[in-house]
Amino acid sequence: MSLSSSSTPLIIAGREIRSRLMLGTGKFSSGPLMHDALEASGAEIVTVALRRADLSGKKDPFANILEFIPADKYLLLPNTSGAMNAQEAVRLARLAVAAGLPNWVKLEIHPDPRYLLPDPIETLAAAEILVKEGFVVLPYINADPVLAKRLQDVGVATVMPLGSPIGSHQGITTRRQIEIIIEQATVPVVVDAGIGVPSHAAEAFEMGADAVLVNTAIAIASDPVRMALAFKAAVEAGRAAYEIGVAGASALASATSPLAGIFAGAQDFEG
Ligand SMILES: CC(=O)[C@@H](O)[C@H](O)COP(=O)(O)O
Repeated sequence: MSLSSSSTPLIIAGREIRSRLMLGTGKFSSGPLMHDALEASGAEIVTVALRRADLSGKKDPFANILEFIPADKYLLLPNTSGAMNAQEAVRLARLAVAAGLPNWVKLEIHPDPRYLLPDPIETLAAAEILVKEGFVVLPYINADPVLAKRLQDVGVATVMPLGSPIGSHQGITTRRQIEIIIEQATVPVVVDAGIGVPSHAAEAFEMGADAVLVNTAIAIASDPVRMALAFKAAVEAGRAAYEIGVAGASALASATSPLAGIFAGAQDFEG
C-alpha cells in the first residue's frame, strides 16, 4: 500500500489536487529532463514564470514550455515572479488569461533581486484586485501570520509562506511563524521556497502544512528525476506522520519495554 493511499485529499478552490507536492519549472538543464522530473514527482500543480513567456500576442506564449508540460496532465500555475509591484503583477495575470492560461495565479512580487523577498503591501493590493476579477490567487508571502490572515479575508485560495529565501536551500527557518499561520488558516498553507532537501519537505508536513512547492532543489540536482522521487516519498511520509499524529517531545526518558502492567506483579522496566 502506498503511503499516500489513505491521505486526505488536498482541495484548493474546490478542486481536488492529486499531489501535495507542487513543482516549479525554472533552472532545469533541458525540457525533456524537466518533463521526466515532473512525471516522477507525481505533481499536478506546476508553476510557470510569466516573464519567461512571450506575451506579445504574436504567437502561443507557452509553445516551448507546453511541449514539455502536457496541459491535460498538469494544472499550470502562471507565476508573476519578476513583477516589482501590484500593477505589474495584475497586468501579467491578465495577460496570462488573455493568452489562454487558467485563471489561477501564483502571486509573487519581489522588488529586490538580492533576497527575492515578497513585498507584503503590493501583494495584498494585487490580491484584492485579482480576487475581485475572479482569479484563483495563491500568494507567495513572507511567513507573516497577520498578512496571511488579511489575505484570507480578501479571499485568496491558499497562502504560501516562505521557508527561507528562494533558491537558498536553507530549509524552514521561519518555523514558529509558519506554525502560527497553520493554526489560524482557513485556506491551505503551502510552504514555498528554500526547501533544499526532502527532509525539509517532510518537516513542513509534520508541522501541519497542506502542501509544499519545490523548484531549485530538484531542478539543479545531478539526477532531477531521482530527486523528484525522493521528494515525493518525503511528502508522503511527512503527511502520513501528521495524519497519524506524532507524539510530543519529552524531557524525560520513557522505557521502551515497560514490564509493569504486562506481566502481573512485575515492577521493573527495561530500557
Ligand atoms: C518556482 C517558484 O514558484 C519559485 O518562486 C519558488 O518559490 C521556488 O523556490 P525554490 O527554488 O527555493 O524551491
